[in-house]
Amino acid sequence: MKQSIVKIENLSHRYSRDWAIRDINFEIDQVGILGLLGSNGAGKSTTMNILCGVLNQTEGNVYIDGIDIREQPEEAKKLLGFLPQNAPLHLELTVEEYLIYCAEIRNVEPANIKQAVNEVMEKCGVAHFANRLLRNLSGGYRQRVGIAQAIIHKPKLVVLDEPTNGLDPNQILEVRKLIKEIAEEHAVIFSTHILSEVQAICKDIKMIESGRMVFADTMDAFNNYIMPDTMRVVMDNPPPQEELMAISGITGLELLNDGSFRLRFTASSELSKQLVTMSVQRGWELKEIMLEKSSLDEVFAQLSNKKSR
Ligand SMILES: Nc1ncnc2c1ncn2[C@@H]1O[C@H](COP(=O)(O)OP(=O)(O)OP(=O)(O)O)[C@@H](O)[C@H]1O
Repeated sequence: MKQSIVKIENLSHRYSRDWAIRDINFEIDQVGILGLLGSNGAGKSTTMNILCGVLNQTEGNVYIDGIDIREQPEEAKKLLGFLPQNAPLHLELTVEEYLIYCAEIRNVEPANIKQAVNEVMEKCGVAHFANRLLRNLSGGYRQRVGIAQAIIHKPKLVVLDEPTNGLDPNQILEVRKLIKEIAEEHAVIFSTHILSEVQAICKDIKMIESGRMVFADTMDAFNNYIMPDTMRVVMDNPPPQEELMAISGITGLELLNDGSFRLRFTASSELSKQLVTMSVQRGWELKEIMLEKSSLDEVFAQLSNKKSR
């Protein structure tokens, strides 16, 4: 069996009196995206800063590809690239100058620096801005440069702390696409407080709340474990409620005041497609389908309830 790229054992940290994280354990595979989800202050940055050797843990162990980051920090750090929250970019440098500088501090062989910089600029879609000052880049492009510096030395593990924060919806889609491409060759840890971000791109999920791990499994398992999402449906000629309830995948139904229905459904069902087809076949005159996703607060409340039962 292949060794996991990250192994975290009983990790705990306190800055002063209170524990910021407590007894965190997980392992991750060599490629793919792991989502680290938690609300603000949950302990994500603390976990990632320790994982990347920026902060020394109070208790517990972190191994990067089998190397203990506290005992051999330099060796372990060669294997990882990190985009911290609010990454400190040197705004007075051009994209190319900045990436050359990053390659140098990452000990890329001098003879290979030019090629390494060109490769990451190409991969991250910033080659056409090679000579532009970082201060003159939009947020989305700065973030791409931040990701480029994180992979310049071809690390096995790439850690991205809230990489889509502050971006507009188009930039978010572009950065997500880039992260997916990077995850084909690297293990990626993607931290965010936005549930839909994790649902959009992650294979596995670890959810942290108040410093403790409250859920760890695949994204599919998570989607099945939490209360299924709901869908609001408007039809001009709706069928009797029993007919809707008989559709496989629908687990609950509520008639709303405006005459629309709220349907509760299992995460894996392709209900919207099915409803459109059935509406045409049976003359329900479907006018609107709107997905209603659970918020992070609701998910956390559901997880807490399930645990205390
Ligand atoms: N340098 C610090 N000194 C003291 N307490 C800190 C420090 N950094 C974080 N904390 C506290 O540790 C806890 C975890 O914070 P952390 O930044 O890890 O959470 P987070 O999930 O990354 O949140 P955010 O998304 O807001 O950054 C919080 O209660 C926070 O106030």
